[in-house]
Amino acid sequence: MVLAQLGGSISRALQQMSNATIIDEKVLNECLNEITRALLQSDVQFKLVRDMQSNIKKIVNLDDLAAGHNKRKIIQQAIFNELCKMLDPGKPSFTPKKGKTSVVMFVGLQGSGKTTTCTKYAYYHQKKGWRPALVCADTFRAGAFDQLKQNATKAKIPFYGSYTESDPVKIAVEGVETFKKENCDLIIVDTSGRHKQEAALFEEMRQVSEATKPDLVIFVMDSSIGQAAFDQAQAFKQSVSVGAVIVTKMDGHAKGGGALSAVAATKSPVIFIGTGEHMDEFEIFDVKPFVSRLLGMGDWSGFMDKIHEVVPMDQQPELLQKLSEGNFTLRIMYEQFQNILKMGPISQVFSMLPGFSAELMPKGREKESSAKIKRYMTMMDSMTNEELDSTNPKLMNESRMMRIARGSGRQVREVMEMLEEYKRLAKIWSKMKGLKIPKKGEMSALSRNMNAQHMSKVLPPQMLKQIGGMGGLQNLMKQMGSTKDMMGMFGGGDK
Ligand SMILES: Nc1nc2c(ncn2[C@@H]2O[C@H](COP(=O)(O)OP(=O)(O)OP(=O)(O)O)[C@@H](O)[C@H]2O)c(=O)[nH]1
Repeated sequence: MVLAQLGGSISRALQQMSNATIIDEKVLNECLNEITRALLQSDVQFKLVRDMQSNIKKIVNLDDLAAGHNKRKIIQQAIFNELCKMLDPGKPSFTPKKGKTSVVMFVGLQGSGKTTTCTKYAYYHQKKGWRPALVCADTFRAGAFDQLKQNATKAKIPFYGSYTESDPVKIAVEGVETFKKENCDLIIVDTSGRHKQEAALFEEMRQVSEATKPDLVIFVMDSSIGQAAFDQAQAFKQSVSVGAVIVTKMDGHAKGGGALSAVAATKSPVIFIGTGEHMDEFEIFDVKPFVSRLLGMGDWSGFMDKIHEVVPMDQQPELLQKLSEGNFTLRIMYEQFQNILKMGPISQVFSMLPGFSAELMPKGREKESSAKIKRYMTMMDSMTNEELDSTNPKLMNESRMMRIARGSGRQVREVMEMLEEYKRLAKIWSKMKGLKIPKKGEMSALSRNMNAQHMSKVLPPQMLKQIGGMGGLQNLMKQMGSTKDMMGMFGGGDK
């Protein structure tokens, strides 16, 4: 992910500046030049980068800073603010309201990921209790309707389209009317992809917009579009009133900087980013946490939200209690696996931690480990309650293993491998035995009872190495202020 590299380059430039004994004009210039280079390499438009550089210079007047001022902090803050300013047009986009009908039209270049993103957007809202519906007004690309239909069916979202009608305006209007009658509160209109050179297609897009009167037009942009982003985004904005941007394929090798340019061109905020081909690989976009992550400063609140999303706080002490008694059972392992899968891509969660980046967890390996977790869970589904709740390692004899293998359609070898994994985790968790457990609602007390020593025992060795050993861990814990959520994170998501 090249955007992570941009973050890395900026962080390094700031670090180098921090290492200098005195921060003078020369050191500041070197740092800014380094950041400028990184932004240009990431395809951010030249003019934006130049403006940012001169703004920072205006804010950070080294001569004016009285002695004793923390210049590094001021410079870092100025860079942070400027990057936020680039990504924040200053006014929020129209936000649909649950229960009240809104029409949202998606536009963008060919292949930018509109159809996929329409479904992700619908699915995201459906999970939150909305009644979304999809309308396929793409009569240009053969197969577009089938694609939308397939996606919508998978997500159980109602859809509208036609194999025979060639007028996108007619389909769009009919679709919107149909779903209005059905009381859908989020009607999403997918349009065909087009380029700024294709005047006729732009006119058609304008007509669809005029006929359906969308409350919000979302410009979908592939993050690999590069320097062309500004001009293309501007062309769309001139034809229809683009109100928000979604940047797709942020998981790929794209440079991602075009997103900054698209915001500038459309004067509209990025509201979501696409991070994969799957339906749930879709993240809400917030400027400050994003820039924070980019600069390696972490997104503490996002991380906490993610943890709280999957592990209700009041369940945590209960589990800790069991663990402190040394009762790590297969059922606990099963529940942990469920939480890991619910948490979504580990690399995503990882990049929210201060000092971490998504680069640490290659995507390929992540998919592999989810598949493994799912395989283990299938085998555990064939276990009896006695087996799941036992703490006696001798219980799992050969005949039980053979039965589980048969029941789950796996090999005995795989059952043995899963039990080995269980033993490994049980051993790790046995080190937590005797840990003083806070009462319900007193989670903060846990951080006082935990120290880096405890943590280092729980972390997988490879991860401990990545953090920078005991020293790195102590620093990280200091930055995080509390360890309770880290336990959940590294121990498997549920403590
Ligand atoms: N890796 C990755 N692939 C994505 C993402 N979003 C979309 N894609 C893929 O991009 C390709 C194009 O997506 P579509 O949704 O068909 O694009 P479209 O803009 O509707 O295409 P047109 O209708 O031809 O304009 C598909 O293979 C998608 O799976 C993303 O966030 N990450």
